[in-house]
Formats: sequence, C-alpha cells, structure tokens
Amino acid sequence: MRVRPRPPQRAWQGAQLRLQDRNAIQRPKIEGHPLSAQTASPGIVLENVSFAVAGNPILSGLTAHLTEQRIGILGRNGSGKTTLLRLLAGLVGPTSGRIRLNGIDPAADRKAALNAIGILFQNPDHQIIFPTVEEELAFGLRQKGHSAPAARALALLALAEHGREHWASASVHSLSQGQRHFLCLLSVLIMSPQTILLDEPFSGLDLPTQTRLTRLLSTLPQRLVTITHDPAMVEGYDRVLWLADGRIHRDGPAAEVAAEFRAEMARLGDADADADHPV
Ligand SMILES: Nc1ncnc2c1ncn2[C@@H]1O[C@H](COP(=O)(O)OP(=O)(O)OP(=O)(O)O)[C@@H](O)[C@H]1O
Repeated sequence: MRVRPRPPQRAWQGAQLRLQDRNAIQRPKIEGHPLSAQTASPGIVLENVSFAVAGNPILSGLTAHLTEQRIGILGRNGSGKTTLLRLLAGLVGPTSGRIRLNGIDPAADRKAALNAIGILFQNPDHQIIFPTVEEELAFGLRQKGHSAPAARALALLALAEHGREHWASASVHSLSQGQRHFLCLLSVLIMSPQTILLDEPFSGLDLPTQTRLTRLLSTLPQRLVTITHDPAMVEGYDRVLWLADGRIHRDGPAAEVAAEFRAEMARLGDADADADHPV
C-alpha cells in the first residue's frame, strides 16, 4: 500500500506517455503475430544514475548492467522503485549519469523508446485513455501504422486469444479494476515491445487473476522488469536489485536477494520498525 502522496505529474502519466509523442511516432508496417516479441537485445545499462527533485536526491549512484530476461526491482515504500521505472521508460531523464535500454537513451529518443518499451502501470486508470476496450487496444497499433480495420482485427484476435472477445465493444468503465488491469497488459503486449516494465503488476488483483497473469507473464519472450515490495513476486526471476533509500542495497541472484529481503522485512516487522527506515 502506498503511504506517501504521489507527485502530481504521476497522474495520467500513461496517457501522457502515449499521447505526448503521438506525432513523433513512425508508421512502420508491422508484420507477424501481434503478441510476438521483437529481436533479443543487449540489455539495460545504468551508469552512476542519480535523480533529484529540487535538489533532494531520490536515486543516487545506480550502476548496473542488466542482461537477464527476468529482472526484479525490490524495495520498501518510498525506496525509489517507481522513480527508477520512470527513468527506464524515459518519462524523466536522470539528473546525472547515463541510461541505455538496448542502446537507446529512453529520455532523449522518445520515438525509439516508444517502440521498444511497454509499461504496465500500477493503476490502470493512469493508462487507459479510450472509452471502449477495442479502441484502447487499437490505439497503439494505429500509431504504428496499421489501418483501422487491421488494428481492429488484431485487437479482436488478442481478445479472442484470452477468451475475452465479448469485451470488444464494452465500455472500459464497465470492467472491474482487475479486468482493466488485464486490458492494460493486453494493450502492452499487442505492441510487441522488447522490454516490458511492470509496476506492482498484481496490485488489486484477486488470486485467480494473479495466477492467470503469472502464467501469462512467464510465457512471454520479452525482457520483464518488475518492481514490487513483495519478494514472492520475483524470487523465481534471474536477478533482483534491492533498492533502499534510493540506492542499490543489494544486487544478485533473485532467490538469494529475495530471501535476504524477506528476512530483513521480518526482522523489521518484529522490531515494529518505522516505515521510513532506510532499509
Ligand atoms: N516528483 C517528486 N517530487 C518529490 N518527491 C518525489 C517525487 N517523486 C518521488 N518522490 C519521492 O521519492 C521517494 C521515492 O518515491 P517512489 O515513488 O519512487 O518510491 P517507491 O519505491 O515506488 O514507493 P511505493 O512502493 O510506495 O510506490 C519518495 O519519498 C517520494 O515521495
């Protein structure tokens, strides 16, 4: 659960991400299956990355080269996870240091970043911008150059593959929070990005939906970067960065880091520690 007020620019950041570069997007012809991935990639490079707001450091000196397919960013509330995700997505640039995703500077090369990166925000209402399911799914495809009928056909195909063809003309407001979340995931997958950034992907979802999504996510060929405060979410991953107080506290094999994190959280819980403790 979030314990801090969110900065104002966070609201509608998904819509902004999708709308602000509307005119900058190329219109290449997309071929192949809508849910297929693009080519594998050299990875994510963070070189001494720092980010500050009005002089207050939020992230400090992050350095890592991430080439694994399943990467977890683990940390307590306020540790800087979402800020790191926003930097990786290029929604903001670092105050100092260098970020590259598959060779792209995501804050500088918006056009390339929009094609290469998909983001699933924690709150689907920060992401959905169209009134119906079909329009929501078709939007990105239209931006990528598909004709309206082709985008519609691909949207219907994606829904049918998940047994949701009856959602096509539904108003997004008629869907539950979990269903809207699932729609957002489909909107990301239909674009076939190389890298998918997931912000607390199971937040607000019931257990069957979590199980279904876990299964779906585990089959994806893309690189996934998942941010979470829940070690169970990432312990089967390849690598986990543990963020604490805006720094990388620990970086290593997922099972190891998740176990250490879990033990430390249990220790803090037993000590009835304050939620703003740096670790
Ligand atoms: N634009 C901003 N202006 C001021 N402070 C900010 C801004 N963005 C983030 N912060 C602060 O930076 C810290 C890290 O925030 P961030 O949202 O990245 O944490 P988080 O690990 O994702 O937390 P949570 O798990 O609660 O979502 C928090 O103390 C937050 O209040």
